[in-house]
Amino acid sequence: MSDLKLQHLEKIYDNKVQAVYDFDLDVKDGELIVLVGPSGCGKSTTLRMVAGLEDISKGKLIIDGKDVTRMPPKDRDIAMVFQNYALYSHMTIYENMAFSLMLRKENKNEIHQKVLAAAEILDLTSQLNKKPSQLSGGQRQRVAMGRAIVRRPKVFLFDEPLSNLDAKLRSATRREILLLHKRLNATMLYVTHDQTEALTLADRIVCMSMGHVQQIGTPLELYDTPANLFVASFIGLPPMNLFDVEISDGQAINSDFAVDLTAEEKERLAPYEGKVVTMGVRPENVVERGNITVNVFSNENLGLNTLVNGTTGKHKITCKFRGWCNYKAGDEVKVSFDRKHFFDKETTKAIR
Ligand SMILES: Nc1ncnc2c1ncn2[C@@H]1O[C@H](COP(=O)(O)OP(=O)(O)OP(=O)(O)O)[C@@H](O)[C@H]1O
Repeated sequence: MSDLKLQHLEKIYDNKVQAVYDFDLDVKDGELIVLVGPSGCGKSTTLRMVAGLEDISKGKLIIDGKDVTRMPPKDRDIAMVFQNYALYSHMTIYENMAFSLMLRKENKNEIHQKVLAAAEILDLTSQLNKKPSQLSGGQRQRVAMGRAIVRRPKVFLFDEPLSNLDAKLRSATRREILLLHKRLNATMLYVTHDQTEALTLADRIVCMSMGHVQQIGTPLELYDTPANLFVASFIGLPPMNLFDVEISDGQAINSDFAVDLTAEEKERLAPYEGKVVTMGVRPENVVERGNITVNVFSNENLGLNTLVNGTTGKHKITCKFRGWCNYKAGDEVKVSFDRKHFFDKETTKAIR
């Protein structure tokens, strides 16, 4: 267990592509940090810099108070779990898990104990004599985690470990990773492009776009108080509805509706009087009563909720209503918004 400091890390590849800008983060001992963002945002590059698989162009990496910026991967005391498992097909599960310890020439008896302990944690005890090809995708992913656990590293790194699993197995394995994290109390950095994984796993999320950190915070902070339009649109599913509105006399107005601002919103938006801002409303904050007319074009029952897609005049809107609804294309439903977010149109930053 240990703490990890990424101090102003930057990555400029040989072809002059700058993949990461000023990544600054203190990971606490035992914390699970999820780096999330769309493809190409620089999350894998950041993880690979921590692993030592990419050189760090600028900045410092500190593990347990020690500067490891220029240290080779093997000396960093870090274990990485990849999305393609990277298991040795000719070895048994036991051998796969024992391999790195054998390379380190550890005592055979100790290796045996460590492998058995990891197999127990991961429910792999009965699989130890099998080859990887005889295991399911989920079990192979657990072996990959087992290989990391036996090394008892200071930091665990996960690079999209669930992306090769089907949806059901993905959520089961996600729960296993959470349990594992609690059980080992290990410091973990986890990369994914999937916002659901980030929200459900992380102690804190780092949301990235185009090499820049957009926001660092707890899942609730990113969901409830997104720092800018990018985070607001990326976190939350279905994504937030966005409307251009003019702030005028205590209301947010566009060609299709006028919504009253709360006293707090009026005060916060006072500097924007007469100006156009972006208003964000999460589908779950659209409620089934009010004076805004939605013309329905689809109704999707999810069990606990219903997704209703439609238009308000020329604006598209997605609503997530509680319970089971039976709207049909062409129906009208009256709605209002019980929570709104506002963003500056120029800077895209949240108006706080
Ligand atoms: N070896 C490389 N040489 C040059 N450019 C690279 C290299 N690896 C990545 N890049 C570029 O750096 C940027 C960030 O890539 P990176 O793989 O870190 O993003 P990512 O968020 O992890 O995306 P993905 O989820 O698709 O892997 C991209 O523009 C990518 O094209």
